[in-house]
Amino acid sequence: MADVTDVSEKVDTPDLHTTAGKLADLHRRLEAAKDPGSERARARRDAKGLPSARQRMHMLFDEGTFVELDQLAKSPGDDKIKDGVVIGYGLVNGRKVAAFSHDQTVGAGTVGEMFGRKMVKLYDFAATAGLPVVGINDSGGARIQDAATSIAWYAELGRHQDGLCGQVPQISMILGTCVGGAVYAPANTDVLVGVEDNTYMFVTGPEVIRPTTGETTSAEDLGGAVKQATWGNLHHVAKDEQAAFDWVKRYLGFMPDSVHQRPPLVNPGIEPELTDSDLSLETIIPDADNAGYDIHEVILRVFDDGDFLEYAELWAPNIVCGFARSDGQSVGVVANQPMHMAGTLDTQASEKAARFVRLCNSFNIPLVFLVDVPGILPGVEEEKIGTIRRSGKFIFSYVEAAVPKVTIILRKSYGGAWAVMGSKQLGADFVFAWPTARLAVMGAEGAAAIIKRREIEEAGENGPAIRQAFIDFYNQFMATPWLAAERGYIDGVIEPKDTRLLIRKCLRQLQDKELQRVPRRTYLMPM
Ligand SMILES: CCC(=O)SCCNC(=O)CCNC(=O)[C@H](O)C(C)(C)COP(=O)(O)OP(=O)(O)OC[C@H]1O[C@@H](n2cnc3c(N)ncnc32)[C@H](O)[C@@H]1OP(=O)(O)O
Repeated sequence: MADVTDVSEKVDTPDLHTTAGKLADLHRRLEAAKDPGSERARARRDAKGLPSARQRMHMLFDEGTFVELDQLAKSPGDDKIKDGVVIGYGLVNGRKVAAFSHDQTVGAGTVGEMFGRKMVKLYDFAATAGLPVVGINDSGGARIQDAATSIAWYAELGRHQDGLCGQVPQISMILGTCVGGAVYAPANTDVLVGVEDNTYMFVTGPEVIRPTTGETTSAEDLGGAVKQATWGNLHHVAKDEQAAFDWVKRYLGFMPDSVHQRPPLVNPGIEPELTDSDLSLETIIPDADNAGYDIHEVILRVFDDGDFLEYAELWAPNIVCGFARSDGQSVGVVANQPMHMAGTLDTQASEKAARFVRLCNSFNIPLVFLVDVPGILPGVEEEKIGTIRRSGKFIFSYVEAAVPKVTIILRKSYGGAWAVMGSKQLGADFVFAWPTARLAVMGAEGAAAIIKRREIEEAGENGPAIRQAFIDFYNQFMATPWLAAERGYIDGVIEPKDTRLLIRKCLRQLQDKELQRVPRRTYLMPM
């Protein structure tokens, strides 16, 4: 029986002298292009219950809005209409978006010439029209048979993708096993989303690693979704594909179409007066300094509607980053999490926050910092992994950010961590503290161990009492918000219940903020 995907097949060729025949010919070609992978590959995909590349596009776009481009693309010398990618545009929650979707059933979604040409067309269209790009990645990377062609097109893609970076939002969904170029390319986008049971990403897979380095590993251990999210390479892990698409749609809701636009305003003006939820902030900080509380409980109360989209929740959970709204406007939230490592800043947390700050700055999203940080994590391991250089990115990113910046200090704000967590002196526009704030070089116990050590040692059995007296004095008179407020290092001390409405007022005041910077060729960020 003739293969219906083979357009070179002459059997049943319609009469091309008639309009009806030409229409029939079009239908036949479109039908052949619909799901053009090999029968074996399609059967494997269906057995796994996975959608096709085009079905995934329909999961992304509002019903009836997807317009496919280059549906009839065909590699030179190939007998069938096919390539490893579907491209097009449509609406997502009524807003224009461009997208591509790798077709795993065509040579494992690898990059050949037409794949490359289609992707360049999509990237250039998105850059010209100013549209976000959603990439649905499911690809084995470079197509081995296409040798130089594949690598040349990968390089070409990298160059064209650069035109989108920091211009339009770029979101990568990793919905399958992605290898080589198929992970390098998404890694250069703004945010990566995977699914629990079908996301694997690595530069080289287990089959290449074994003969090369002698190491035996599994796809799961090497690059499963949760692992990659913990290492900071994926920014959200959804339970399944539908949930992943839902997350992407929410994410797009916080983003502008491009740097030339503002993110959409959503329900501005809600709850303009104090609410019970605001009042409950008055009791949220525990009396004991070392007691933890969940920073999400604060985040949910100081922004609109409790609507918070967390970014990279599995990576460095000692710092919480994500998107919320204040009076309908998108804001980027960076907050220490006392429930993990007491909210201490380590290398990973600094890198996470730096990346998030730059993401917000790129798309004109104001930053709100919520601070409760006991300091920077000390340790041999931290020094070994290059914390000096890697953590430096956070400071640079914060200073570089030209968006409105507001900081609320809830409790601890110690040492270098005080400086980097949105201090006024680093460039915050407004910094307010709660009366529970402790601003100092370090916590009372650490200070006692350093500046009272000799005195405590010499006091013999009176040592512990001297130590405790110092700690009480320090906590009562030094580690407070008052000195910083008296000297203007912060802008004021507020009642916690006023925080939500104050953040709104601050951001309203800053809405036309313009920062003139000296132009430079590149920002020499410590990498
Ligand atoms: C920029 C530089 C780079 O990108 S270098 C990266 C080069 N790529 C790789 O090393 C990936 C090698 N492939 C793999 O690891 C696996 O095939 C992956 C992609 C994980 C898919 O695994 P699995 O779902 O089990 O399918 P499979 O191995 O049976 O492959 C399905 C069909 O696709 C083919 N395929 C796979 N990878 C490539 C490739 N890179 N180039 C060309 N063809 C590829 C397989 O040969 C297989 O074909 P067939 O169905 O047997 O005809």
